[in-house]
Amino acid sequence: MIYTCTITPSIDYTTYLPDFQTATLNRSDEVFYYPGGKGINVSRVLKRLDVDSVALGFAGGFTGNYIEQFLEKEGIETDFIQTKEITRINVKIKAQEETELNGPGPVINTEQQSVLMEKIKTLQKGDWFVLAGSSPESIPQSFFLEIASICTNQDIHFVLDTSGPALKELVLTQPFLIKPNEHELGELFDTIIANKQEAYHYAKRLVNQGVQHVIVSMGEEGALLVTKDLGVSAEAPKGKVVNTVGSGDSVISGFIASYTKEKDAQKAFRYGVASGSATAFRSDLCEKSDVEALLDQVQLNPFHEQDVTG
Ligand SMILES: Nc1ncnc2c1ncn2[C@@H]1O[C@H](COP(=O)(O)OP(=O)(O)O)[C@@H](O)[C@H]1O
Ligand SMILES: O=P(O)(O)OC[C@H]1O[C@](O)(COP(=O)(O)O)[C@@H](O)[C@@H]1O
Repeated sequence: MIYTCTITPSIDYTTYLPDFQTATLNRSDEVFYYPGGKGINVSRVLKRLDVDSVALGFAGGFTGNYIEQFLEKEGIETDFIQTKEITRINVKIKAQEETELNGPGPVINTEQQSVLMEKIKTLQKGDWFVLAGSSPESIPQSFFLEIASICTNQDIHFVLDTSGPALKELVLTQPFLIKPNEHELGELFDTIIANKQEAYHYAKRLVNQGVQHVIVSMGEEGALLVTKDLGVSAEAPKGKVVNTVGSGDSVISGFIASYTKEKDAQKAFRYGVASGSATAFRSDLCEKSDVEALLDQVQLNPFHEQDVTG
C-alpha cells in the first residue's frame, strides 16, 4: 500500500481575478476550496491515476472535517489524527502573477506524535511512505529520523518532499526518492541554483550521499532525474498555465503510479513530468487523460557529468 503523510494539510482557497493589487480592495471572479497539503495532493493525483493510497496526517476543526469529507467523496481512504487546532487555510491568488500565502502548521504534542508513529510501525515490506509538506517546530528532528529508520529496516520506499531543516538530515537516510524544486535543492546546500547544470551537480551530490532517485523539478523548464546510473533531463510540455499549485506533488504521484507498475525509473520520470505539467494546465489537479495526452511531448535527453559547470 502507498501511504502519504501530510503533517500540515490545508484548504487551498484559490481565487482568480484579472489584476491583483496590494493595499486596496480586490474582488475576485471565482473561488475554489481545494483540499491541499503536499501528501494530500499526492493521494488525490494517485487516485486520478487509478492508484489507491491512504492519506495520513493531522487535521482538525471545520477545515479538517471538510478535507476528510472531500477526500472520502473522491474515494481516498483517510486516517488523520485529530488536532484541537483548526487546519490552516492557504490563500492562492491567481492574477497577473501567482501569489501564495501559506499558514503555519498546528502544534503536534508528543501523544499525537506517538499515535502517528504507531501507525507507521504497522507498514509492511514493499509499502510506500510519502512524507510531504512542511513540518511544524513542535515535531523534533528525531521523530523524522525514527520514521526514516523504520522505512529502512522494513524495506519501505521512503519518499520525501519536505523542506527546511528536516530535509537536511533526512537526505542522509538513503530515501528512495526526493523531489526538491531548484529553490529547495539550493537551500539544502546554502546556494542558489540558476540552471540545469547546477541542479545536476547538487542532485548528484545527494545521490553520492545515498539518495536513490533525485528529481529536481524546475517549473516550465521541466525537471532532472539523477540516480547512481542515470542522468536525464526532461523538457516540460508547453501549454496555457492555469494553476501550478500541486504541480510538484503531481510529479511524485505520476512517478509512483508508473514505477509501481513498470519498475522503470526513466519511464516513471516521464510520467511524473507529464503529470506535473497536466496539473499546471488545470485549475484543480490533473486527470489521467490529461497526463496521457501530454506524455509524448515530454522530451527526455541524457544529461552527463561533462555538462556540469558549477
Ligand atoms: N509553467 C509550466 N509549464 C509547463 N509545465 C510546468 C509549469 N510549471 C510547472 N510545470 C510542471 O510541473 C512540474 C513541477 O513544477 P515545479 O514548479 O518545479 O514544482 P513545485 O510545485 O514543487 O515548485 C515541472 O517539472 C513541470 O513538469
Ligand atoms: O506545507 P507547505 O510547504 O506550506 O506547502 C503546502 C502547500 O503546498 C501544496 O501542497 C502545493 O505544493 P506544490 O505546488 O509544491 O506541489 C498546496 O496544496 C499547499 O497549500
